Amino acid sequence: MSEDSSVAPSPEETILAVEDLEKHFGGIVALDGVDLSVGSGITGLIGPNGAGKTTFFNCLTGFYTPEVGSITFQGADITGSRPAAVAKSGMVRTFQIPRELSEMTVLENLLLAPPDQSGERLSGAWLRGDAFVDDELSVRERALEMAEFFELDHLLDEPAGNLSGGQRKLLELARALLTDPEMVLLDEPLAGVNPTLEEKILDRIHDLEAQGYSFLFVEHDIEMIMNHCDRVIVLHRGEVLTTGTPEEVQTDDRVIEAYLGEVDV
Ligand SMILES: Nc1ncnc2c1ncn2[C@@H]1O[C@H](COP(=O)(O)OP(=O)(O)OP(=O)(O)O)[C@@H](O)[C@H]1O
Repeated sequence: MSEDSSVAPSPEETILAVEDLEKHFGGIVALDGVDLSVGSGITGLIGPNGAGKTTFFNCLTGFYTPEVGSITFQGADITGSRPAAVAKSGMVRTFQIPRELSEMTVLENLLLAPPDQSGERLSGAWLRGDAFVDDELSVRERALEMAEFFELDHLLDEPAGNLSGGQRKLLELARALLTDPEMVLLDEPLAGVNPTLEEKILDRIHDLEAQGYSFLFVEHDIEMIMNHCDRVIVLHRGEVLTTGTPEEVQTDDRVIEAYLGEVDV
């Protein structure tokens, strides 16, 4: 964890900047002017039920369009961009493996992950020159490397649907990383994962952090947030209640009050 994690990232260090974000569902105000910035490392996003965490992720990744406010990622305004454009800009989220892909093997899932392979583009189907062959080879190499990194290499021929919950989370993370992101958004990466695999997932996240990837994740497991995040952002009723180091947030009276009746902070 970085030493100066108590301070918000400086403008130069900011990767993701969100200003005055608002999202309503009819009369419900899900996001009520969210202002925050995220730098490198591991940032946790917490908040009691209904605080707006999922809505916020959906706005960031283009699944919802905010009515007000802006989202700037690596200096580019991505407010209202479509999900594919957001992913292309370098911000990806992990997704549950859909049913169709559950029937495919782990290797096939990994090979299908990177966007913009020549073979996937219309022109690639008939422009099968050397570039196409190189592309195919490097995609396969990267998929195999990724499988090894996540210790899924003994499961390459296994249908994804046969994996345990934790192995599936690793595959989801591997698929997200194959798109070459700068920042990975994780929605409850440890939900339903057994302790052994939980440790493996966290180890991998720290390894990737050391390689320069940034993570923003929502997790209800407060202990995990406190032990593994450099910085924590607390949402409450659609607004940022506070941000700080895990220690600062854990002892903040406003956070304790917001969580009263929810979990022990
Ligand atoms: N599609 C929707 N239609 C109507 N209201 C919604 C919708 N999505 C979210 N909301 C409302 O917006 C508010 C924020 O919900 P959101 O799911 O973003 O919170 P959350 O922090 O992710 O909660 P949880 O921790 O329980 O998942 C809640 O009041 C919720 O009921």
